[in-house]
Amino acid sequence: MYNPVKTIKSNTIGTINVLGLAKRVKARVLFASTSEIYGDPEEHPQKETYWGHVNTIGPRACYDESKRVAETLMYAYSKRDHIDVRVARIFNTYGPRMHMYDGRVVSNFIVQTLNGHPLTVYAPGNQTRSFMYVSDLVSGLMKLMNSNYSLPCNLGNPEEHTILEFAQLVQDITGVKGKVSMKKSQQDDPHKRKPDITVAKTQLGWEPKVSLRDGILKTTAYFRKELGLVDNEQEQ
Ligand SMILES: O=c1ccn([C@@H]2O[C@H](COP(=O)(O)OP(=O)(O)O[C@H]3OC[C@@H](O)[C@H](O)[C@H]3O)[C@@H](O)[C@H]2O)c(=O)[nH]1
Repeated sequence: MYNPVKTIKSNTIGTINVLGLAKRVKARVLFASTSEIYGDPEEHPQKETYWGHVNTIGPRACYDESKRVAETLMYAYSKRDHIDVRVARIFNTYGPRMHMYDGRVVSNFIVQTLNGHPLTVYAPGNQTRSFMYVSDLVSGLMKLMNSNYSLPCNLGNPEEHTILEFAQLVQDITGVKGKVSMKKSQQDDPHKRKPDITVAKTQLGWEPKVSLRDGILKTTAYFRKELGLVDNEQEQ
């Protein structure tokens, strides 16, 4: 995390400010929570009823714990001040307009591939993630906001891949063959992650529609443009 204290302040003080405003204007509040609240999960796939497994003093704690307390704030205000709340637990999401250098695996692998650089895989490489395309997330958030469901709801794509598989997939989809450079493992990196989306399916009638292949193709096209790898003729 670039600035752990600012991360904690935004998630806690920011949430308190929004809830205070919502109380005054009687607004419904949507909180963008995260799969990170499950930490390095011991239950797989993760259901909303799972309480999580987070190291309170590790390098990810500023994010995980402040998102957890923000969820607590949502339900405390809801109970005390009758604020109407919605809590989406968002799993790894990607798509056009994500920041090229935000350090996440999807942007890193695509940009590294397009630049002809080795793909940096953090050891061991068999850790898993489940990637959701941004338009699926948007439709899920809209359905949640328009529903009567006020408990936490997972939004994610249950298609799960190891990071090494994902590196291969990016190369297959982009048609650019690169090398993998194995880097040291990251402390407290969750070993596996996959959402159980039964609640979203039954309560919202929602499930993801965009395949990983189509999503990565669209995201790659975006990054090609951003990197100036598309000439004007191709663009038209
Ligand atoms: O260059 C890289 C980047 C990442 N990785 C690995 O790829 C996996 C995914 O890493 P990312 O940084 O993209 O995403 P993470 O799953 O760690 O966290 C993410 O998930 C939930 C959201 O709420 C967070 O905002 C987001 O950062 C990790 O195992 C990481 O170690 C690499 O192997 N190489």
